[in-house]
Amino acid sequence: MFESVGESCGVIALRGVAGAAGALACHGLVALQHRGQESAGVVVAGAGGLSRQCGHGLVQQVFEGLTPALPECGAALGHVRYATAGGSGAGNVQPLLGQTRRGDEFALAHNGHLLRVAGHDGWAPGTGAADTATLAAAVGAEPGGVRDALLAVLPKVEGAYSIAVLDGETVHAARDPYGFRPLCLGRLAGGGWVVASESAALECLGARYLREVEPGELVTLDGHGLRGERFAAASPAGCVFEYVYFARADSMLGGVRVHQARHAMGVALAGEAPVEADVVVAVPDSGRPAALGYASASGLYYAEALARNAYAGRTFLQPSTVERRRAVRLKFGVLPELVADRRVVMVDDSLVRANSARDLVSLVRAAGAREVHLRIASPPVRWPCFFGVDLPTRAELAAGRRGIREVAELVRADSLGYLSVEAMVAACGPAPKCVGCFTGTYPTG
Ligand SMILES: O=P(O)(O)OC[C@H]1O[C@H](OP(=O)(O)OP(=O)(O)O)[C@H](O)[C@@H]1O
Ligand SMILES: NC(=O)CC[C@H](N)C(=O)O
Ligand code: SF4
Ligand SMILES: [Mg+2]
Repeated sequence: MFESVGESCGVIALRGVAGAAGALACHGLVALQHRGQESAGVVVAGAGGLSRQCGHGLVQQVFEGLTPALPECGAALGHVRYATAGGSGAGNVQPLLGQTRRGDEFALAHNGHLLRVAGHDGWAPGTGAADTATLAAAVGAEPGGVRDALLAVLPKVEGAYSIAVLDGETVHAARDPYGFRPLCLGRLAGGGWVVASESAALECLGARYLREVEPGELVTLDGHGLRGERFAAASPAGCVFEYVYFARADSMLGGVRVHQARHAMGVALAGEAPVEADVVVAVPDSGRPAALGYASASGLYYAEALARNAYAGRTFLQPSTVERRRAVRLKFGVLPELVADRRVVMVDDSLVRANSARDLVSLVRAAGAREVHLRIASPPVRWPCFFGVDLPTRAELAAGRRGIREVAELVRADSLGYLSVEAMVAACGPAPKCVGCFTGTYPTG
């Protein structure tokens, strides 16, 4: 019934934990569940080597009581997946296990999307094979230890990757030279280390945020502490869509609180796309901070007129008629008394296939709204993504080949306004960003 949203996977790794690293990894994965809802896995490292438990579904379905059936260990690696390559088959569920030629075991968890691993022909886009498996095979083909293997292989990898690797009780973490996907480091209260896709997972574990893994950096966490080394020059271009939609509002990205960036996008949107109206209505969840920003800057009354079912997950809805209508009713309810006979500005963070907007405009209209003006706190998505976000082909994107007026007609809004690329980028802080899906110009050239 649902078509999954194109999330970006989540990774977590811990070391130096007093015995319950697997359970902590499970808790961290729940905090990252919004990044992948297809499968979940945890690997722990103990005296007997690496042990893995994984399966399809949400973290709480795969790990009953959030307690993995794995040995008590001091180091663990976890992953929640949304497939961008190779489908969702059991063989592609992460973390993946491997060993180098001399027999050093490792487990690897990846967020991103690889285009090529030079010298390794096992995977090519469109073949149905998973990109991460090729990376694991390339590391496994190296003769020495895992750190040396990563230093040898990563410079040959093209594409987006934030990875965490368990190598016995040692944890390695690395980001591609553009830093498309996030990855940060923290210190556990008891003295251990944690690596996570987002800082919200550190907060959940009571860990102190230290810093991000730098683009082009390999970090090693072992008995000697933390060591960072560069395997490639950095050309920072973090994904702006992380700020717009993917990341949790309470995470820090590039020194900026995601909620604050979304709020600033809403403030700027009110300036760039004002409208005569009576009430601002947010599309929950991710549209809320921008709607609050729009309301505060416009002086319009803010109303939580759309209630979102917390159990419905993060999903784009199928474009097929009957099921889509049923699905949107499952996910959203409307409070008619807040919109009846009013001119409504409905604010969402993004519009991709326009499935949500199409249904929500008619839902709010059916509840008695006099006018429904749609405001999107990011620019039109016109181009696909090659770096780990499942943004479809131009033909599937509502704004792929349509002008703004045509998109407004498609969703039957009285008016439609988007945020400019410049204002979106300005809201996300000073670090350079990838804006490829909005402009068609990608940082990789
Ligand atoms: O134009 P569309 O193809 O409908 O996609 C855009 C919508 O999808 C996302 O919401 P989602 O329900 O995935 O997550 P959320 O609950 O975090 O907002 C996003 O926040 C928009 O609401
Ligand atoms: N969303 C992701 O980060 C996916 C990671 C990897 N490309 C996979 O398909 O498994
Ligand atoms: S193309 Fe878009 S979604 Fe992909 S990395 Fe760049 S900004 Fe993010
Ligand atoms: Mg949404």
